[in-house]
Amino acid sequence: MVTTGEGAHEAAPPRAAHQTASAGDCAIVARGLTKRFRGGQVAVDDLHLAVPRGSVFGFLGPNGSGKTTTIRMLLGLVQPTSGGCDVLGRPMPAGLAATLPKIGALVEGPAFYPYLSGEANLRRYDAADPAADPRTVSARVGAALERVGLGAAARKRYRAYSLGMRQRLAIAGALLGPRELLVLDEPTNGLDPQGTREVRSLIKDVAADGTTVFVSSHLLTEVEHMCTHVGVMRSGRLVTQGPIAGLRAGHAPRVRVDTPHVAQAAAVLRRLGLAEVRATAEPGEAERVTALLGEHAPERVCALLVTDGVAVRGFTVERPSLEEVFVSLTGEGFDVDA
Ligand SMILES: Nc1ncnc2c1ncn2[C@@H]1O[C@H](COP(=O)(O)OP(=O)(O)OP(=O)(O)O)[C@@H](O)[C@H]1O
Repeated sequence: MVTTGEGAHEAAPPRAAHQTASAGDCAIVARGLTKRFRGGQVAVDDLHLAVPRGSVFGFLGPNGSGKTTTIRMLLGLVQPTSGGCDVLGRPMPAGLAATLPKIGALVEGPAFYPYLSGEANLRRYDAADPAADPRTVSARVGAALERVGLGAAARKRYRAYSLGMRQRLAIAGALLGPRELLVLDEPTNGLDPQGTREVRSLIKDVAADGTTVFVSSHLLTEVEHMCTHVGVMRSGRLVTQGPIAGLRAGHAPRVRVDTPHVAQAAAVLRRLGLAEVRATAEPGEAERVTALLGEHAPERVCALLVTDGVAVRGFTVERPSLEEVFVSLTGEGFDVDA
């Protein structure tokens, strides 16, 4: 049921990533998905997306970059201007009726009654789904509440729920049945740190059961902590997509040597065959040499420097953070605070 109140490798081009993914292995495939609103605003521009089955796919981008519009198109809530998408192997929106029961989605929050319990709210919510069998509502609601860890608080009034509990109840609404795909649009927006932790942990649990999770966020750390894959949006366009590990691995580690003997250290590194050797010994600056580590064992590099008489004050292998990788890809940063 869709809940709505009225979400590679080094610089792999988005289109190439889509082309290499087999559609059968993907829960979501978008081909040239584009949305131009009346007035000419292009919210989503030629989006090619491949979301592998079983992944937790972080759909990352700053506010206004087109995440919600994309999610609405994927769920058949908004008609694309051009392009198309398959969700769980069926084209949308033509395959909506067959696909929707297998999708749990949270796009904006459902409105819950504050004076009703979590359980009573979910019963009302379930009743709004024409495909749900009323004879089995108790089992469905009970299972969903247990799934999100609200079994013990089922009879508590909604208004007494914490922010995290409220959001978990909203996710329970999306899990009122076995789902192959869970789509969450900014599920931790507005939550306190405790609520954020609860929701993240719930998402990991749902994914561990084999459900593909597509989750949008404007927070880099969120995606880094929860997701196996990421797609990065900027101004309506997909900048990159792929496995998070691959994205980071594509950006090579550098070795940094702090030493007063910069010229000698640089010579040793060059002799060893390290690439991009850069020495810094300007007055007032730290005296250091950096280079790409490549396939070299850092302990061997360090030992050879010392053997050669270089006074090594510090030796570090620096791997770029995900934020640095994204900045290098997009030319801008993201919010990193949760
Ligand atoms: N119904 C609409 N009519 C006109 N423009 C719209 C409409 N919906 C969204 N937009 C515009 O499209 C762009 C993308 O919006 P969208 O909500 O998809 O981005 P988002 O990444 O989800 O951002 P946020 O996290 O702030 O919701 C924005 O510039 C927004 O103002």
